[in-house]
Amino acid sequence: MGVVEKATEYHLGLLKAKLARYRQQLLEPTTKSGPAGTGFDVQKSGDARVALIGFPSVGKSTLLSKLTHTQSEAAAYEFTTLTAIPGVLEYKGARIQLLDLPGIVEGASQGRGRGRQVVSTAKTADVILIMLDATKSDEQRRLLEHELDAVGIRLNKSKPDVVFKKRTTGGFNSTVKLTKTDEKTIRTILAGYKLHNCDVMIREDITTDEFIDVLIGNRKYIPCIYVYNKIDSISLEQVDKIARSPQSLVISCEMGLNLEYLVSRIWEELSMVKIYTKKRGAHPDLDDPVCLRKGSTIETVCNSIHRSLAPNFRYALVWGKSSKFSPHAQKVSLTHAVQDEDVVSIFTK
Ligand SMILES: Nc1nc2c(ncn2[C@@H]2O[C@H](COP(=O)(O)OP(=O)(O)OP(=O)(O)O)[C@@H](O)[C@H]2O)c(=O)[nH]1
Ligand SMILES: [K+]
Ligand SMILES: [Mg+2]
Repeated sequence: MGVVEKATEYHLGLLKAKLARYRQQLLEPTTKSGPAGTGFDVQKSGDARVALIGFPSVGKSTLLSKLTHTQSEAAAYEFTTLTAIPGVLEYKGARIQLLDLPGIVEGASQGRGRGRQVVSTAKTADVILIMLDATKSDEQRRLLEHELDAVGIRLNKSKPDVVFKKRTTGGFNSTVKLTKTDEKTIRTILAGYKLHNCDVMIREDITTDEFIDVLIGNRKYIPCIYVYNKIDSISLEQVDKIARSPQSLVISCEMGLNLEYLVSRIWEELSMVKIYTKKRGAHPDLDDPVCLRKGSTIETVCNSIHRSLAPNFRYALVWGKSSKFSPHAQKVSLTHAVQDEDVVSIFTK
């Protein structure tokens, strides 16, 4: 960065930090007043949740009805769906909750239509499907991304590798060369948040915006697939072009085209692991695995079996990839991270 860029980056950084804090207060008022920031009241169920986000009449309800046993009304007029409709997608032994949502319009995050409820519900999803009408312009995609971004959803990004610790000193540490922001900008932003005595450790070349995201803290980093529907109505050249762009996939709900591939892509994005449980002296139960997100621990395994298990937990035995004595079992505690196809025995008090 040159001198002028540096100065601009610095002032803009401070301004954005202030704006981010202001927006945050707007979105999540500390007093429980009104529906701001709350989603639809649908119980999470199954092993994961996938949300369908899109403009009206792109075919969200048609898709839900094709992939699950739930019928969600579909029609040629806009805003056919007025609330969240859950369906269950069964795949490889997992039960995935698919949520059909009302269409959103520009300004949704500011509260237009049911927009705020829809985008808040999206925040609870493990994977977001941004559904688009392939016959329409790609401007719709940019608008949707903007609405999700405005409520703190970061699509297809991982959390920036920055660590904070509240301390009495004000340490600053960066293990990489910062080319998009600098120490002065970061320190001034911290001061603006009255965080004078905090240690910051930055382990990747982040932007000022990414730093603000980490500071605000409640950003959601969610994988997303762009699903272009109605390819029965566009040219083969167009189909070819869309299908080749990153994270994008083409389907026709009406003609049932490419839906199986969509489901397999959802599964990949969910990055689920299957855990087999085993009772003492018995063979592992291979018919009814516990399906969890990657990175889950023994505690998650306990909670997905029964809520009484974790409070009465003594220890667990694991066989498989996560056992350090594989092929033999390892005795582990609740915090042990499991891996795909592990076998677990839980021992309680
Ligand atoms: N040509 C074509 N039309 C489709 C396809 N899938 C859905 N449609 C039509 O698109 C229209 C809207 O479908 P819906 O499923 O109601 O769309 P939605 O996104 O749920 O709409 P809202 O609930 O109003 O937001 C209906 O007339 C469907 O028949 C498709 O693959 N090709
Ligand atoms: K519709
Ligand atoms: Mg609908």
